[in-house]
Amino acid sequence: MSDTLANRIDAQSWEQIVHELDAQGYATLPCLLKEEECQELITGYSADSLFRKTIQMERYRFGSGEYRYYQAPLPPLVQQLRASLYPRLAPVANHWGQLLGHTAAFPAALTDFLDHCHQHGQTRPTPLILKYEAGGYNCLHQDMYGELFFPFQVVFVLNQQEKDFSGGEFLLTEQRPRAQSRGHVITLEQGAGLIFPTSYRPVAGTRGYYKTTMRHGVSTITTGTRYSLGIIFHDAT
Ligand SMILES: O=C(O)CCC(=O)C(=O)O
Ligand SMILES: [Fe+2]
Repeated sequence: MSDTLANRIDAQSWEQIVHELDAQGYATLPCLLKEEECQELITGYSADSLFRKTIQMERYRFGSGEYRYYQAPLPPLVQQLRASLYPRLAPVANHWGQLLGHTAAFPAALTDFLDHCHQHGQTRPTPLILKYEAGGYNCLHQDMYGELFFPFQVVFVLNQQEKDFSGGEFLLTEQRPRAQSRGHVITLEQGAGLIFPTSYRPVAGTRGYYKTTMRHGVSTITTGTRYSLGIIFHDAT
């Protein structure tokens, strides 16, 4: 099997990943991106023609740092990640939807889901690359961008904790109805990905499943510069 990104995604332990998603809401993809692929994405950060919009996070009080949304056509690595991860996650998304009594199902292929987004006026690509310098952070948030949203997203850390930056852990909080929030701190190796819920996850209760509200963010980067790549599957209005 040739070493394409699609093949590397296929070679992941998907049974285990789905089990972790069901059990805890998130799962890691160990070192999926090679160091040179991470470097290619980081180098691309300064190529203005790749992006449709740049956000200074302070301006919106989203945190401190900068991120850039890719424009169509997405760079090959970003497109391959989005198109190959989606079909693995759509069945899990549909299972979660069933547990919560949703009637609509997500199509098996990304192109069909994006057609659906486009018909709803959500036409702008959402994959993004983020850059935080020392002192930077990302406030707890959700990435919905419209009425239609896919319940999972994936983030990749592109450089190396303790070598290129310190601090900057990924944060995930889970709020059960009428209860206090639980926090998870997740550190990712360079090139590793994390699949996590965009907005909620189903949890088994005494009378069926209920929804918990999930938010994510990044703790303060204490030294260096941290880059990450966010793969969001729904397009934006
Ligand atoms: O920088 C990170 O690890 C988090 C980025 C983020 O908020 C996202 O991918 O949606
Ligand atoms: Fe986000």
